[in-house]
Amino acid sequence: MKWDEIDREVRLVDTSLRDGSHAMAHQFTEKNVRDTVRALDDAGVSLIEVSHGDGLGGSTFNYGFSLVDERKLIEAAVDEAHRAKIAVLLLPGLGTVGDLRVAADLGAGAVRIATHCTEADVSVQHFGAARELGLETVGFLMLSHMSTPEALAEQGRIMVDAGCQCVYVVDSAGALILEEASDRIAALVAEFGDEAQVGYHGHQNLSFGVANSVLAHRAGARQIDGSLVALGAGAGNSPTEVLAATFERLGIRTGVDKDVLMDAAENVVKPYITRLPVMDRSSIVQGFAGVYSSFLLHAERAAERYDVPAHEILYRVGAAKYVGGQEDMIIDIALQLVAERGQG
Ligand SMILES: CC[C@H](O)CC(=O)C(=O)O
Ligand SMILES: [Mn+2]
Repeated sequence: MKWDEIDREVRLVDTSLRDGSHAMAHQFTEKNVRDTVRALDDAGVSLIEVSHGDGLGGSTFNYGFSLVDERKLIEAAVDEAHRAKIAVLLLPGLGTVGDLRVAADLGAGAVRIATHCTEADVSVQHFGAARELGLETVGFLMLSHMSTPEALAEQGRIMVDAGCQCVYVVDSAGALILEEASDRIAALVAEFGDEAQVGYHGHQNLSFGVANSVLAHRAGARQIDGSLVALGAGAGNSPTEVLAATFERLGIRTGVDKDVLMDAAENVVKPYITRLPVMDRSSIVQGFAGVYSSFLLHAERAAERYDVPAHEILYRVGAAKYVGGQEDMIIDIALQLVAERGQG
């Protein structure tokens, strides 16, 4: 039976090997990838995302260099996955159509194209190219808390018209609380009808990842992201193993085996995690102030280098409403804090 024909009411998508790249400071080894993909594949997860945390081409000075070239990691993931499809992430401008072609040649079967929630138009040519390459297409509207449900639906429409098959409400900051998430999902579902699916990607900064995912499903989301052991940016993503157990308790079919996932979390992923995602002061501030989760390690490094508190940096990043790509402004804010201390 093909995965697309599986009897399920919601599809769990695992992003441990992409969003988790932020938490691992992009230091995944080929063995980490092979072991994790094998375990997720055994558990019945049908879509597994593998890329640098910031997507194809993300290994740079600004975002952080990967230990292993992501092309090698994608190739290894494709080799291990017997049933699952491997997805890659692409941020237009950082990743290119050329990168997408390379990923497709390596065997990736899906691409998730991510833009800031008000900038969907920059994804149009990438969706077109992806469909020509025969890839499954997903759109990510990042930092969705910064937009209204209606405005998000308009942006999602741009993606769908360009060839996107599922648009995600991406709570990059872990800032959405309950109906704030499900109202956004409902607006997209109403806009697309049967034309495209809607997905939800949560972060745990305020601890709402799983609860929001349940409400998202009730509002019509049919794809939900998670990471094993929550391995992801900020306080991490909704843990895939908890999503599987929760949906099973609610009698909602996912087609995945929660016990195999729990085993993978305990025995495959937890042993290699260098820094467990936690709801500590900095990540809670990210959720509260609406800060991109992947800024956490950048803020911690700036805090150490300039001897200023990371959470103070993050409060200011939130107030300034910085978005993905503005990582360098974290240094600027740390320097402002140092200057203000000098004046005090
Ligand atoms: C840099 C891409 C980003 O990490 C995508 C994502 O997972 C999010 O915005 O939460
Ligand atoms: Mn994320």
